[in-house]
Amino acid sequence: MTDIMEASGGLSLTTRLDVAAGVERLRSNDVSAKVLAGDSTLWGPEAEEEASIRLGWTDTFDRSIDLVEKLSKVRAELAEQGVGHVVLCGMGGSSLAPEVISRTLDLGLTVMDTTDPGQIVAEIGEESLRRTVVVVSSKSGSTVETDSQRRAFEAAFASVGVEDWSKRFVFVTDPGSRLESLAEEQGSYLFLADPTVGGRYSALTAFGLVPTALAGADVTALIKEAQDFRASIEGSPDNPAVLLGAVIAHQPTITIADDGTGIVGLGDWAEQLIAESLGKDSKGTLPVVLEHPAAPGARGTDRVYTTVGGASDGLAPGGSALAVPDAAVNGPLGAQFLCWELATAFAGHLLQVDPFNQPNVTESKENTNRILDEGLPEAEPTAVDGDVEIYGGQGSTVAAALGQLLVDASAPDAYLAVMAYLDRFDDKAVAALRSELSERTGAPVTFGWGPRFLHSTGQFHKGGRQTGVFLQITGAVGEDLEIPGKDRTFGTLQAAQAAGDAQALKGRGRPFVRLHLTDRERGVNQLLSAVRELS
Ligand SMILES: O=P(O)(O)OC[C@H]1O[C@](O)(CO)[C@@H](O)[C@@H]1O
Repeated sequence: MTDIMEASGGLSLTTRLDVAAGVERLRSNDVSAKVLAGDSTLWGPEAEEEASIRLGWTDTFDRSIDLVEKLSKVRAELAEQGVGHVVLCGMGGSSLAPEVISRTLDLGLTVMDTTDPGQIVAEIGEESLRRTVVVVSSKSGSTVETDSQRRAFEAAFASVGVEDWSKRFVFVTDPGSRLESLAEEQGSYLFLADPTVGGRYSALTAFGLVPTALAGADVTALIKEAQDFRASIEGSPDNPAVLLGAVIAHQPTITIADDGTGIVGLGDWAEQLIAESLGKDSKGTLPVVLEHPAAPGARGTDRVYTTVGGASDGLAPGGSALAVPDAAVNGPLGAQFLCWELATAFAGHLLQVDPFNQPNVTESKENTNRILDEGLPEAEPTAVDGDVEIYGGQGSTVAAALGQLLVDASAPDAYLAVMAYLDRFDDKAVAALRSELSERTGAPVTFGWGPRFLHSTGQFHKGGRQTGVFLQITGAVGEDLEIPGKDRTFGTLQAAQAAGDAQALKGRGRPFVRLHLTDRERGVNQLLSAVRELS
């Protein structure tokens, strides 16, 4: 076993893995220098066209510094009106980086990356609405969740009598998008993002920086951390990003935990980066976000166990040799973003996949649109057990349905994905299913909130290795909410998204069960009790 430790720009990577072969391939092809120089030929001929317009993230932070002055001005204008509570509407790459930044820096930023009616009703009904500014972030300007959230906030501002509500919106989008024209029409604040950077590589562009600066982050410091890291690896074919690229491509699965030394929630952001970038052409590395370093499922012969932290010495705190991860990435957040982005692009070279497209995300979106046009499919439950309706699978009780999924997940190379279309705050207890199921199987187990995961592991489920076993959880809607200007409610949209993805997954012949909670709280408790009864 090889011990390698490299440190530069305040970021270090410690690994006990023997990844010398991957490192050597990256080094001999001079991949690090070529990516930093904007070479688009590294991922095969089919990827070249997209790559040629998508490599701006390697130095976009140098240009992002121009945003800082305008951001201070807008923040001051809002503060003058007593507006300081920041809500972010956006999905995937447009919301995950701001969430890590705000969690790490402990900022008061609320991220709305959902279509769950209860979660949206709770936010728009808040007393704080009168002091709220809503950042609407969408590169394309057309993402249905983001557009629907924007409409809900617009109506909510009007209903509580916020005059000049257009100035309560800050739009972040690419030049030429529908959102840009809307900002101009209604006179909202507008920040144009760098169009040469794709969503999941956009942490250090306007997408990552606008909402967090408005919430009080020192974004200049983040930019500087990325600049220092880049300067330290330039001209060095051996660097932490090269090593991390080889680590990511080393096994079919990578598990990621915060090590507790200062960076909070980077795993959720890295999950999207890795899953959407690499999970295609039946290849890729499956990311599994762990609740903490000791969470079940961290280790296995099929996976690499990584920790992420802010400590500068590159060592996760405490414990025996057993607690030492396969790889530890430690250092400041700005450097972490750039290091993981580079490493993912390098892993794409090793796996020969295009790290800049997401070909299979569209399929579920198209199914959803068709369902919205035609109406939700009528379905009778296969069985009803207490507060849970069971659709599909072979079991007539919740315990039997879950037990069967665990049997299916014991097939070679299989993994189990739990996908919950629920309120990630009010129904958060359901997330414990991941660790409970993980304790009962040797297979990797992931957990995602729908529809958020559709912009992350959703790509891997449909485009990566076809060995997934799928548990979808939906729930009864209490108070539903019309989407203003659309002939539908959030509840209908959420149900159509779940049904659309179900069609895409079942169409691939993968094991799939939907459990519908007719009472959310009791249903969640029932699921957890049922899984705990399984041996
Ligand atoms: O910023 P947009 O265009 O709203 O897209 C949101 C997310 O949806 C995806 O395009 C596809 O899932 C992600 O890659 C992206 O980050």
